[in-house]
Amino acid sequence: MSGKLFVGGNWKMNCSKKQADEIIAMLVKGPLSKNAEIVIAPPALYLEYVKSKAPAGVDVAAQNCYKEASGAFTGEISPAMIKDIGVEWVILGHSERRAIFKEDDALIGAKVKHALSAGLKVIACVGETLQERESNKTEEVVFRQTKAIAENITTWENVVLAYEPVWAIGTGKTASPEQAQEVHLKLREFLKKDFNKDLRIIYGGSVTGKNCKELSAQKDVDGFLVGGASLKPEFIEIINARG
Ligand SMILES: O=C[C@H](O)COP(=O)(O)O
Repeated sequence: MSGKLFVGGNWKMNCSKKQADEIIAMLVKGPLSKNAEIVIAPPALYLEYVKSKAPAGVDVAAQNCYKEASGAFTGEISPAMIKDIGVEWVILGHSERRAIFKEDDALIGAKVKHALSAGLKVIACVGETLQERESNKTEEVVFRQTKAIAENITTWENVVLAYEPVWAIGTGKTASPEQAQEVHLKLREFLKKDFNKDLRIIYGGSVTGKNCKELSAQKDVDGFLVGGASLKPEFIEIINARG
C-alpha cells in the first residue's frame, strides 16, 4: 500500500514524566519527515500529558483498552475515556498482552470492534512465536490472529495491522527484510482473498536506526511499530527512514 510511512512508538511500561519530557523535546527538535505518520504510545497515566505536549503531526495512542464503555472492570480503561481526553489511537492485541495477560483472539476481536465503534483508530498486532516459526506455523498463526481481528473491523481505514514476530521483540533479533516482506505479502493476500480489503501493514521487532531503511524499502512494509528504539534519539532516524 502506498502512502506515508507509518511510525508507531510503543513506550510499553517505560518512562517517567521527566523522560516523557525528554522524548517530546527530541520530537520537537526533529526533524520529522513530512512523509511519515507518527503515533507515540505512552503508558495510560501519561496519555493526556504527552498529548498536550506532543508537537504538531505527532499523534498519541493508548497501549490497550477494554471492550466495554464503562462499568465494574477494576484497573481497565475504556475507548470512551481515551476519546474523552482527545487521544485518537489504541494498540490492541500486542503479543505482551496475549502472552503475559492471556488475551485471546476472541477478546482482542471484541476490543477491536468496540474501540472502532467508539471512534478510535486501532493498531492491531499479530505475530508468531519462535516455536511456531520453527514448526512452520507462521502462516497458520498470523492468519488466525488476523481473521479474528478482521472479522471485527467496521471501519477499515481506521486500522493498521502490525506484524510483530514475537521472537524479534526486544531481542535485538530483527526479521530480515525478506522475512518481513514475505509475511506482509501473505497477510495482504489473505486480507484481499478473505475480506476483499487492504490495510496498512507495519513491522515491529527490534527496529533500529540501522535496519529501518532496508526494512522500509520493502514493497509491503508500510511502516513500523517501534518499542525500545522509540525511547531513544534513533527514533528520529526511523521516522525519516524513507526521507
Ligand atoms: O510494540 C513494539 C514491539 O513490541 C517491538 O518492540 P522492540 O522494538 O523493543 O523489539
